[in-house]
Amino acid sequence: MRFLPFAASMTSNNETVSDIARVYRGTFVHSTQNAAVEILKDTVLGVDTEGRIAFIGAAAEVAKLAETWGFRISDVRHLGPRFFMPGLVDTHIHASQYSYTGTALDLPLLKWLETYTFPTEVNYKDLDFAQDVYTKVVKRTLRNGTTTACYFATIYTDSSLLLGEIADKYGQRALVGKVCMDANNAVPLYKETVDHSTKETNRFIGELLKRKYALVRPIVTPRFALSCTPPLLSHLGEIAKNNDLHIQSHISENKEEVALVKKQFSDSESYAEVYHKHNLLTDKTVMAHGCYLTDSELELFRKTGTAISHCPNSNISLCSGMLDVRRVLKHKVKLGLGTDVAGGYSPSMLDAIRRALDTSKVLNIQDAEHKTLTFEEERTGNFQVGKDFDALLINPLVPDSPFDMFPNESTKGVLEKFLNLGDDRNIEEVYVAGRKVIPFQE
Ligand SMILES: Nc1nc2[nH]cnc2c(=O)[nH]1
Ligand SMILES: [Zn+2]
Repeated sequence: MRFLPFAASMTSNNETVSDIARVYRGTFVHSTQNAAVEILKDTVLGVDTEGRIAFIGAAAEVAKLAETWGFRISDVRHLGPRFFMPGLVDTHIHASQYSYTGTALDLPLLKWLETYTFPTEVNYKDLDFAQDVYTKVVKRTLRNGTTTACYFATIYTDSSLLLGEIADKYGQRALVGKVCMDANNAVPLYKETVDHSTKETNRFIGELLKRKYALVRPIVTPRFALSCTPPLLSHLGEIAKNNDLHIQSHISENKEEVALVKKQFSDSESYAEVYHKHNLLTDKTVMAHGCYLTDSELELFRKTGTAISHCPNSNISLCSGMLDVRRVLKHKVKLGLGTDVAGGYSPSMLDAIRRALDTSKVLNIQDAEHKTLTFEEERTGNFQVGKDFDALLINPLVPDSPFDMFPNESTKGVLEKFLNLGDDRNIEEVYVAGRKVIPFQE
């Protein structure tokens, strides 16, 4: 239930304004169009009962804001040494691989899939097994500040629906994908027929939408070109188009994979073209990795509005490759970060931020012309009026903090320490659409 200490109020022209549920006063750090990092000191922010940001303004204006919005100044919560930052978005994570995260990092992609991944994903026919792992991954990622996750589940519809139910229960914003694959020579037990995959995808989408979860939506999920025949890719492109849905998959992660796609889809000009042919590159598509995309493929991504999920931990852990973020940005292709658990061994987006910077530095070591990324360029969301309040309350002074503070630290310095050295101990509270989801409300 939402906390509602303040009554609805009337503006001077007698319009009713939204009910304000909470007002905070202190430091807010976010990204804007003009600045990747903007630090707002002594600021007040109000969240309405719908979980949206109702207002944000200078603390000097608090009396006026209180009058306009009908809250008591004594009810304003002071943040002290803490600061709010926007919630973190994991644009690519395999919930079903969480059970072996932190292990099995000794093989390259294709061998890794057949040795560890497919045999594990078979277990998700069992709903009890799924319940345990999916609960743990949702709780672990929320604790680490992931307010939105773009999940791969498995080929099994019922346990994929269970993942949606668990994300909803704990209040995480999520896109959930029932994985589709009708080709798998390595583990033939773990694949579907085209018909079954198409029917089950429709059932998954219909059932998930019927449940009307506030923050959980289906996403069409062909695993990758090597797991899907052209007829299946074609059906999935159509399903996404007819239902106006998001799409996710993998592309150009590893050299062996790229060579095999070239061989198996010899009538396509490129890997990207394989997906494009089946209407799978859209402005609602997220493709993971993309380490080996050519300039013309990146151009196709830009034209279609397709985004890349950069998963640096996985790229290094599976010795796949290194994405050149500068090149992607030069092509004006949308880019987000992902953990790619369990190819990536950390479920924390703070790790993804660190590995992205490490990768950029390795590229600079190899070629001094490569300009490294900086933490200031790691854009997150922002606290704009009307947006859902997805936020992390960071306390740099928790007693067991993994980093130390010294006199006269600048806020920017504290943010940098948190991003480079902080962890879930510093993330005291997590909000999704205004609801406090950490600490768990069980
Ligand atoms: N990293 C990664 N790449 C893939 N390509 C196809 N499936 C997978 C997967 O599960 N993980
Ligand atoms: Zn992946």
